[in-house]
Amino acid sequence: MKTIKNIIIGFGKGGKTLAKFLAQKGEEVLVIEKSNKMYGGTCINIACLPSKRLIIEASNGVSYVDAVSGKNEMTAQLRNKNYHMLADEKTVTVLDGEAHFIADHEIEVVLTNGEKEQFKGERIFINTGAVPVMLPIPGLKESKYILDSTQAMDEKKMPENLTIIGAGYIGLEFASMFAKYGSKVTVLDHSREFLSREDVDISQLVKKDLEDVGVHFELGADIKEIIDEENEAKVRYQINGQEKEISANRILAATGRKPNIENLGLENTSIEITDRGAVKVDDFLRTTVDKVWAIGDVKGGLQFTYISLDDFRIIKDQLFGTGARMISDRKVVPYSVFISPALSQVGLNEKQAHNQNKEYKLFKLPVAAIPKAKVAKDSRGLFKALVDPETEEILGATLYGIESYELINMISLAMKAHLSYTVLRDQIYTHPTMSEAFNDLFK
Ligand SMILES: Cc1cc2nc3c(=O)[nH]c(=O)nc-3n(C[C@H](O)[C@H](O)[C@H](O)COP(=O)(O)OP(=O)(O)OC[C@H]3O[C@@H](n4cnc5c(N)ncnc54)[C@H](O)[C@@H]3O)c2cc1C
Ligand SMILES: NC(=O)c1ccc[n+]([C@@H]2O[C@H](COP(=O)([O-])OP(=O)(O)OC[C@H]3O[C@@H](n4cnc5c(N)ncnc54)[C@H](O)[C@@H]3O)[C@@H](O)[C@H]2O)c1
Repeated sequence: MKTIKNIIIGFGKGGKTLAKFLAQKGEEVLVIEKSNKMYGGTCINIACLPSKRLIIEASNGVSYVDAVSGKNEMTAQLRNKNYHMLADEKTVTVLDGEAHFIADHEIEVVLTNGEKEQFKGERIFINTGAVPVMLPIPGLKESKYILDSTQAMDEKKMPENLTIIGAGYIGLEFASMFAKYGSKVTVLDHSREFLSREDVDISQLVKKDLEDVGVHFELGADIKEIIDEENEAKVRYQINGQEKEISANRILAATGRKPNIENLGLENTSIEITDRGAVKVDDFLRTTVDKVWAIGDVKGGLQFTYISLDDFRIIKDQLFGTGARMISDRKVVPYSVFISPALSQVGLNEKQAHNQNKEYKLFKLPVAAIPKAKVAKDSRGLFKALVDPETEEILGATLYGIESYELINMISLAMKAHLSYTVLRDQIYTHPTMSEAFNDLFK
């Protein structure tokens, strides 16, 4: 059995960045990827980038079919670039096959041609991502009308009548997008409260804006059954004890993604898993086996590409730096939901501040008051920020409005640098831009 210095299982964000870095240090790396359609990982092939391309094209008035074809060209280019980024390195081998552990530091790879190869890894990094949760609703798995997010971005025809199960990130982004392409969209969620983490003024605005573009919500829905018929499926559900039914020619299952540990052979090792089915890691991403780490979605917790990238920074610091960097350093992690307009958040909102009995000064600005929003002909939304009355530091912000996915990073930086909110208030910004809204938001 050949011994390799570094084995990375899965071509994910953190893993590929680590592979490149190790190669630049002259180290031997074996990257194993089970699908030649996934070089570069989930984000560039089937998630962030293709979905955002389709979202932007919907706003540009491009048809769904043309947008899918342009998206496929983009992902093919990115895949090729990602493959060569690693495969062209002298010390890196990219192996096409599915890896599983046969012992703590030994893995077997089932190659695409069915042959098997075994390797011993001095260091092993698990970066196998996450897979969609398919709920045990009778008829769901069997239904020929069911799509996951990957399939929903590859349909040959725009779904005329789309039912989405789940009003989370994927559910809302796809609802907003498909409504723009012209689909009739209904979203079912078992939670009674829409966007329950957000402040009510924000969640109500978001819901109304989605309803205004034709998205229909059924909240508090207990889905009982999916029944396939000749040209459509019937989704049977209950709300407040009342039986309901909806027909759809496509159903998108968007009820979360779970760490991808299936078929990884962890039972052949001392690598432990958490109650929630993730690879168990400590604050330094170390699994319960020495010199085996887990990176990205497979380790549980927040599922974002930028978290997987930050996981790389933790590993890099351990291998070549001080070793001080850890997960618990991440105090300020922003997120954006790419609906139209975008919803972005960082730190505390009012709801969370109340729950923590935290005192705060509230700043609010309707997006309609921002000149750039008028210029861009989209004045929907509301900006909110919470400030610590004693330290003047920003405790958090919720920005619902166009370009908020850019603005939130500025707030995040100010929080991380412990700046007073007055710095953002008194900054000279270019005009007309959305960022100049901070002059007024923090007044
Ligand atoms: C539709 C959608 C939209 C999203 N949008 C965003 C967004 O806008 N912004 C954002 O930050 N995040 C977004 N996410 C989340 C983001 O895509 C993930 O958090 C991120 O891609 C996880 O990366 P990773 O490093 O964990 O691994 P991944 O990129 O998931 O890579 C795992 C790789 O491992 C391979 N693999 C799995 N098992 C094996 C095995 N046994 N052997 C060999 N190879 C294996 C897989 O084929 C895959 O290529 C989105 C997700 C989805 C589904
Ligand atoms: N913009 C982004 O950063 C972005 C975009 C898309 C996805 N993602 C990542 O992908 C992950 C997965 O996204 P997701 O939308 O699948 O998960 P999610 O956790 O965001 O949302 C799942 C939704 O499904 C609902 N649900 C669960 N069980 C249900 C049931 N039995 N019946 C009806 N509804 C039910 C939940 O109430 C929730 O609203 C996210 O956690 C996110 O980290 C990020």
